[in-house]
Amino acid sequence: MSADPRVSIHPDSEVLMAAIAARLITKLVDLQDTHGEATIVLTGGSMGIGSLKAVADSPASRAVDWSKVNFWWGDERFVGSDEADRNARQAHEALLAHIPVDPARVHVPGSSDEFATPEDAAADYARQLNEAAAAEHAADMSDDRPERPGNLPRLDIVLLGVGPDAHVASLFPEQAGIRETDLAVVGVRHSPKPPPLRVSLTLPTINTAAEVWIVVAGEDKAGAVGLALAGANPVQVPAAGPRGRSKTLWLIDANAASRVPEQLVRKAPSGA
Ligand SMILES: O=C1O[C@H](COP(=O)(O)O)[C@@H](O)[C@H](O)[C@H]1O
Repeated sequence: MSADPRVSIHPDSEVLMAAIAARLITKLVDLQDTHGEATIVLTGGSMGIGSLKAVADSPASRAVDWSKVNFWWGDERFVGSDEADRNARQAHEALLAHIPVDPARVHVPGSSDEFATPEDAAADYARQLNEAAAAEHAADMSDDRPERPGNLPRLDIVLLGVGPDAHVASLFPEQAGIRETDLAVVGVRHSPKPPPLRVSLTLPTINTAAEVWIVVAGEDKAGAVGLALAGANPVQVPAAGPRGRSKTLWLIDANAASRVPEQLVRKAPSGA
């Protein structure tokens, strides 16, 4: 069963990034208290990377055992591994370089240095996900976290940014990636936002996550956010598609919220 979206609106992007960081740290600590480890899927983009920087800047981040966090990416740019465009490089600079991660738990999609095509890198990433799922099943058959398909590992939290065109991960409106239902990971060509070649988890893969957090700031995203929350078709508005199994949380700033349907906005109690 997937969860209806909940929307939490913060005054501006600075407050939003701090709030996302605080939620993330708390969630990771809770998951580790209960299960010993946690798995997060990172996103690129302004809010995704800004929030990681806010995590790094928070003294509370030391409450997380970062050596027991598994990192995956929702999408990656298919360019050289050292290119500034790489989501993983930006995440490394913002957070991973400042915390004691276990390199064996950091799963970055392949680059154009390693693979000839984005489709090859996507197939390799799907294989890595399969391997992680098999290792999880072998380690603990009694896991009580939300049900997941056999060929994917448990994904506790998927973070997603949203582009002004309503893309999430590297799933763009009307393109093949957003229509994909068989593959876990796709190679993307002709991304309208540079660089054109990318690798992306598909919507069915994203929607195996226990929780999906969609993080968005800025007036230029208000139309996309409004359409997504009004229940548009994900083929035209990819941001309408992601749904966590137990939670779908939109964490947005006031500018991005200006076209959110009235009934989804939580109002402060009158007289408060
Ligand atoms: O290209 C990408 O864009 C989106 C949104 O980025 P933003 O800078 O407009 O916030 C991001 O979520 C995705 O991971 C990234 O590859």
